[in-house]
Amino acid sequence: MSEASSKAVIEIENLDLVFQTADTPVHALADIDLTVNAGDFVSFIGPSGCGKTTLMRVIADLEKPTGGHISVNGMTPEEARQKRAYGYVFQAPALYPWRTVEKNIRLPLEIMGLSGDEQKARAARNLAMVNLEGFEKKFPWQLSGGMQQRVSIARALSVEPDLLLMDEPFGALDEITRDHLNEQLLNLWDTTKKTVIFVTHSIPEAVFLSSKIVVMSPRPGKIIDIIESSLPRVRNLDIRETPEFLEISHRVREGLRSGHSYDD
Ligand SMILES: Nc1ncnc2c1ncn2[C@@H]1O[C@H](COP(=O)(O)OP(=O)(O)OP(=O)(O)O)[C@@H](O)[C@H]1O
Repeated sequence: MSEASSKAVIEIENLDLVFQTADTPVHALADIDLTVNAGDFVSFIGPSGCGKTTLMRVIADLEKPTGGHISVNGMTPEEARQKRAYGYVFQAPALYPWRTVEKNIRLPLEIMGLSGDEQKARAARNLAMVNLEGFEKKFPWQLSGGMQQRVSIARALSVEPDLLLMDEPFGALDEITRDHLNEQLLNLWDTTKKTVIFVTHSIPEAVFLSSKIVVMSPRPGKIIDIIESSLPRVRNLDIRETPEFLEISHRVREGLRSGHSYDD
């Protein structure tokens, strides 16, 4: 195996997905080719309905493709799911209101059958990762939306996956909170060296966070551009004022414009 292929975490070739609905079939993904390497931060960006979530769900084995090939860590998505190869962060925090922050994080670890001590240690370690030390005994409803989303990131991290799948995790938050969480997430990515796949509608968010930006267009959902970012891995928000940042943003916008139809 070559060095390049040994570093590939996700390999997708010629992938297709058609949803059979009561009336007409929906061609959600067409001819998708994509390689994600270990340590990449990959964003999927595109208008509503272009298949971002569906593609992420295929990687997570929550949807089955109708054609083509996909491997996750060299396995089928189903095997990867069974081996807990990834953590998944949803659009809404999806925390149980009757469980404390710590108990929410421990839930997947209980299911995995880890000892109580190990569960406690992992909860503490991952809460520290998202700067929420000391919040173990709070209930979700006592926290702000941004803090709740950080708890759900800590929960996804606690199963210690190398791959983190994040479906528009900060979409519902105000801009300042979102900026702050973007910086924290980038720090976390840099220190843990995880591979991240991130769905967003926001051009600045995609450009700020990513090492690779996948621009998609709808009907059928396909990839129209893949941009390898030239920005340094360690960045802070000031980078958004630089010519390099604006140049990449411009290319993303051009891609989105070329794939956009104003008929809807
Ligand atoms: N279970 C399903 N059954 C039928 N059609 C579906 C199903 N899930 C998604 N679709 C359709 O597939 C297409 C892609 O949807 P998807 O949710 O992946 O898009 P998206 O880019 O993530 O959109 P958004 O940004 O609005 O979340 C859309 O036309 C959607 O209506």
